Amino acid sequence: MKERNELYPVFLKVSKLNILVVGGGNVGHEKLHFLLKSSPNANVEVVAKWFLPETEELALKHGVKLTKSRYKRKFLKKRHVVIAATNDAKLNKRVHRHAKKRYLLANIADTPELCDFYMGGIVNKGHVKIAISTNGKSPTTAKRLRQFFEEVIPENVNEMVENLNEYRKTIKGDFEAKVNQLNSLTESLIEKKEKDD
Ligand SMILES: C[C@@]1(CC(=O)O)C2=NC(=C\c3[nH]c(c(CCC(=O)O)c3CC(=O)O)Cc3[nH]c(c(CC(=O)O)c3CCC(=O)O)/C=C3\N/C(=C\2)[C@@H](CCC(=O)O)[C@]3(C)CC(=O)O)/[C@H]1CCC(=O)O
Ligand SMILES: NC(=O)c1ccc[n+]([C@@H]2O[C@H](COP(=O)([O-])OP(=O)(O)OC[C@H]3O[C@@H](n4cnc5c(N)ncnc54)[C@H](O)[C@@H]3O)[C@@H](O)[C@H]2O)c1
Repeated sequence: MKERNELYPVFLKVSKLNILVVGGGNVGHEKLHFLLKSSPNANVEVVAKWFLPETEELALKHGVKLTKSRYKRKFLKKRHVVIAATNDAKLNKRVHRHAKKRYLLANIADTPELCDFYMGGIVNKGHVKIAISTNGKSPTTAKRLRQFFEEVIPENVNEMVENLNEYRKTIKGDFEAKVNQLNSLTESLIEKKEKDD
């Protein structure tokens, strides 16, 4: 059988999780930038020997703590997630090893085989969020798809979500009746329905 993407996407409430990023150079900055673009209130700290000026600026804007230090194992204390993005491959592996001992979720940037999860391309329109992964095969494709969907998904998709949210609060009856009403109201949005799911 052809290989397929078996990753399971979840939408993390990163303002409730403690995230550590190790490394504040180009890659560390990019990971932090996309994390905060999607989740401006993410609870994140970055530890690195030095930081790019743009990382300092971004951190200030989002209240992200920057700790200028060499990585030490103790930085993993009380974290849920760690993202390692230093230019020292051995160190990135060490961070991974330490994370595994503590059962932390780890993303070793640019090193798919050491990742428990991948960062994805993310499209955001109000309440609607779409995450894209190419199974780690082509981040460039994930980026281009993100840009494509940002273009084609109408801005007013959020209005629909908000209107339906208001409407669903007003529906009386049991769960089945609710589902039926919401489904019939939105049926016209898809031209062809192969089967209900
Ligand atoms: C989506 C995005 C999210 C983010 O970063 O938050 C993301 N990479 C992005 C961009 C990007 N990264 C790279 C390029 C250069 C061109 C290229 O290689 O294609 C570009 C494009 C560019 O910058 O234009 C370099 C690169 N990245 C990885 C490797 C290693 C390898 O492939 O082996 C190398 C080669 C390093 C080297 O050459 O040494 C690995 C990973 N990068 C992932 C995510 C995960 C898989 C996601 C998926 O399943 O698709 C994964 C597996 C792990 C991870 O890092 O989480 C973000 C786009 C955000 C956006 O724009 O929306
Ligand atoms: N820059 C890119 O776009 C790019 C593209 C592909 C692959 N890579 C690879 O990704 C890795 C990271 O690249 P980069 O451009 O972000 O590197 P970089 O040199 O810009 O940044 C490295 C960061 O790691 C930190 N660091 C190094 N040793 C540390 C330690 N002991 N404790 C704490 N922090 C430490 C530095 O302080 C710095 O913040 C490299 O291995 C590089 O080859 C980079």
